[in-house]
Amino acid sequence: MASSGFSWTLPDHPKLPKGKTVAVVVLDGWGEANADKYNCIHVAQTPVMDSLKNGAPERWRLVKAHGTAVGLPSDDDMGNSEVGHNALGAGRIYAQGAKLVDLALASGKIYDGEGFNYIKECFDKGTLHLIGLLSDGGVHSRLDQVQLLLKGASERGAKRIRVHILTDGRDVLDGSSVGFVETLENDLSQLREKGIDAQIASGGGRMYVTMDRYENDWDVVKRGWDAQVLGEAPYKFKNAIEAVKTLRAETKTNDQYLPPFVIVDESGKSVGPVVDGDAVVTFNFRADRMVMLAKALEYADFDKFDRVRVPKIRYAGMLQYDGELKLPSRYLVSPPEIERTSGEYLVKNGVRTFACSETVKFGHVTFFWNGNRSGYFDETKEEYVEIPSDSGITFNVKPNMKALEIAEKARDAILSGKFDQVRVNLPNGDMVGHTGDIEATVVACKAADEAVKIILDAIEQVGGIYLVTADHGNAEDMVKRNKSGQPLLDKNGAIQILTSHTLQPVPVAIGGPGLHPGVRFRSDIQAPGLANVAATVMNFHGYEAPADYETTLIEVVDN
Ligand SMILES: O=C(O)[C@@H](CO)OP(=O)(O)O
Ligand SMILES: [Mn+2]
Ligand SMILES: [Mn+2]
Repeated sequence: MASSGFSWTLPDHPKLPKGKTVAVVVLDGWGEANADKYNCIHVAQTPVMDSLKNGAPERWRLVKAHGTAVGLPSDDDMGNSEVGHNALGAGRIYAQGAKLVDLALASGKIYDGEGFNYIKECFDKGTLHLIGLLSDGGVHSRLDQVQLLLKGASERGAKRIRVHILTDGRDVLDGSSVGFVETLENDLSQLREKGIDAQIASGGGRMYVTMDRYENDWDVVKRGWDAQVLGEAPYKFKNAIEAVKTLRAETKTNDQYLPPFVIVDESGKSVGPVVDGDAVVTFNFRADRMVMLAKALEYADFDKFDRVRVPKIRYAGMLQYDGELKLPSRYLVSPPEIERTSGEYLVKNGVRTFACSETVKFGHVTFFWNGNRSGYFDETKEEYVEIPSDSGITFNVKPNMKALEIAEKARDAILSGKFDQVRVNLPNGDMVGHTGDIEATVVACKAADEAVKIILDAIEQVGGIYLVTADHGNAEDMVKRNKSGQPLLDKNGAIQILTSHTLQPVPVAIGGPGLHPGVRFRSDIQAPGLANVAATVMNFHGYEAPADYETTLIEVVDN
């Protein structure tokens, strides 16, 4: 910060000492909900997390993890990892990508910016390609934003538009892809009536095509590249509605895993490969699952897969996805400027930090935690360990994932005495919850609970402090419900499995032998959320949080 008088030095906490080892455990997708058979956390044996609950109200409480409490447009928006970890790490609530794009579209500012003017240069002679997740989930993208962008771009000169869709089924119900494609087709046909050559050109399921993250499996991105850029895919259809319906029925895959397809014309030729002189926009606002494609589209030097043909294009992201890498260099909307995160403050005050997860969540406790910034603040004081995730499987097949390995790494880091903060993300509840497999999710919750035990035992041994929390709900509710909370049935009388996150609050549990006996949760904070955690953790390290941070959850009473 340039303002005069700014200092990275944190004030000492008046009562809490420095030098304690603090474990910060984030259970991904672990919310609090009524106990019934669709609450996998309740069904699973989770003795450790259950015992922490006994600390309520002084050492266990709930905080908000969705909606405006984490910077999303409304309280109807479920939480997600990006906004959750941003809030946990930054200690403040930032208007997040979803909201910033809404504002830019509503004001029309999106069309005045550098990014739009850059791609607009291609409208005369080239094609505008839009690539992204097609749903109203609001986690990575939103269909209504795509609709507005299509309208806005066509009004501003785009004459030929191709949309490359990724079907969802993870943030929305499985099978809902058909309806989203119908809505989009309807808009495109209206554009065609106005003389604009607008079509869907390719597609595929988000988890199988394009939207990998943290470089877990480049084949996913390659499958997308082949369909979107080269116009090649194992399946060819005349239209996208038929494509999605047929592939769901015939390949027995769900929306998340649809194989890649291209739309072809009468002569069997793909209708929309990306060629020299075209413009490309990736319309997801969320970063993690667009970074890999952004690299493939933007980098001249690229060796992750054979791109075969690298068209000379003008590319812009909906947002800039990585502030440190400045990737992509052109974007339509500026991302939230998340600065002065707790990680940076603590490192600058000498707190040695260890962070660990497996690949699929590794960036959550590093990149998202640090305000969408990759890399270390100070290599001499930080160590980030990534445990390779299994790739090419759905995680209901191996619901234990790498929970044990993550916990053992954390345990070793705690016992080594080399670190003051040991931070992990345990992915199980979330990653397995997204598969919609209830039995496997129960196993996943148990595995996460066992991992927590290993970490808390290590904290016990070194006389440290723990804070266990979650980034949003998922595994605690696996069924779509009506307004009064009853499971919704489809026309065949079957329950509708909920693969998405939820609106539920998440627990925060604190304790450990190093925690001052007078520490307890305050009862005077109105509806605290994840952003209140950062100041709390700073307190455990013996510091007070900066004045503009959301307030700490704790107080220290003299006993
Ligand atoms: O898998 C993901 O990309 C999202 C859901 O869309 O989950 P999370 O926010 O937990 O990473
Ligand atoms: Mn998450
Ligand atoms: Mn998730």
